[in-house]
Amino acid sequence: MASSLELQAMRRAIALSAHGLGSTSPNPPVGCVILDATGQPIGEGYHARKGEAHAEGNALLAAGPASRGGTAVVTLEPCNHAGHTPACRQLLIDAGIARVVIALIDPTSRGDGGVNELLKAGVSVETDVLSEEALLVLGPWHTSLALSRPALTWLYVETSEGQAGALQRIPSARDLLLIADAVLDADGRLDEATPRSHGSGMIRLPADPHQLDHRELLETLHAGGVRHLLLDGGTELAAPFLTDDLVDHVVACLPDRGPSSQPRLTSQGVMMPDGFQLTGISRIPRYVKVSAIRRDRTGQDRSSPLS
Ligand SMILES: Nc1nc(O)c(N)c(N[C@@H]2O[C@H](COP(=O)(O)O)[C@@H](O)[C@H]2O)n1
Repeated sequence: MASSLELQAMRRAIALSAHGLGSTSPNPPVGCVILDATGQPIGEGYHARKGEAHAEGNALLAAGPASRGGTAVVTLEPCNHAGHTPACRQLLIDAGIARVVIALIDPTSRGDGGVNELLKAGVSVETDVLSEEALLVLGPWHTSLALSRPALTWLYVETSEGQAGALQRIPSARDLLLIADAVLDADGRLDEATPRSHGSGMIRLPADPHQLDHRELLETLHAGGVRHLLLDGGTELAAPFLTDDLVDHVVACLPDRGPSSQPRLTSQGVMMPDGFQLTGISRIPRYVKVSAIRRDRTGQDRSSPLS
């Protein structure tokens, strides 16, 4: 059973992994903490971008030789393939790590996953440690793999005319750009959510998204490495995606109209489409921000990290 120091380290690894949101795709955002043989944290790291070191490599680099006999606490199963970087399980074995604590098994493990190789090398392994909490960050990547399309967040602001894109109207709504890979607005503009965050060539966006229907667009984006798409616009933008049950999260910004006012009714109902459950509510200047998740997707993707 994971010790209390290991659980603390896992929660820190989960938090660190969120530094990779919006830049690691098509790779997952992963965090890792190395504990020495006495259980003290001596190194930590996260995966920042495809083509760069994985979380385990970064954490081992920071920990140095004191990692011998220690524990690696990592949010995703160490990889078992040498790709852009050496196999993480081998880095851990070579560093003399005695125990590996893992939140989630990698659904893309090639052949035998890293766990089997670690066990064969005599490393003690524990899996499924705080896996639900790890999905706070890995959720959209996980959903995208399971559904072969980007996870989809629909962001809107309620206006006197109905619903509209929020990014141009509400400065703090722009925080959502930090966790998405790409953003589509009501005029059909499709951009990398944070320009150049993924590194050159790591995600590819279609030059003319107008030519594609909504399903083709999602397929093309997924093939191009996009794992989380933000839709910024009113019901007209979201309608085809909602009709085909392709929206995973909704973030609605409701203006303060004073303590007594008439609700705005839209084709989607009063606020959230059917089938969504609230996951977070926060106050931002002049608005309340309401986050919701598609109910049957809670197993894979519990909520958006900024909900
Ligand atoms: N355990 C682990 N830590 C990380 O930091 C990671 N980025 C991954 N990713 C896994 O490896 C695949 C990407 O490999 P390359 O970087 O392209 O060589 C990715 O699909 C995950 O399976 N795992």
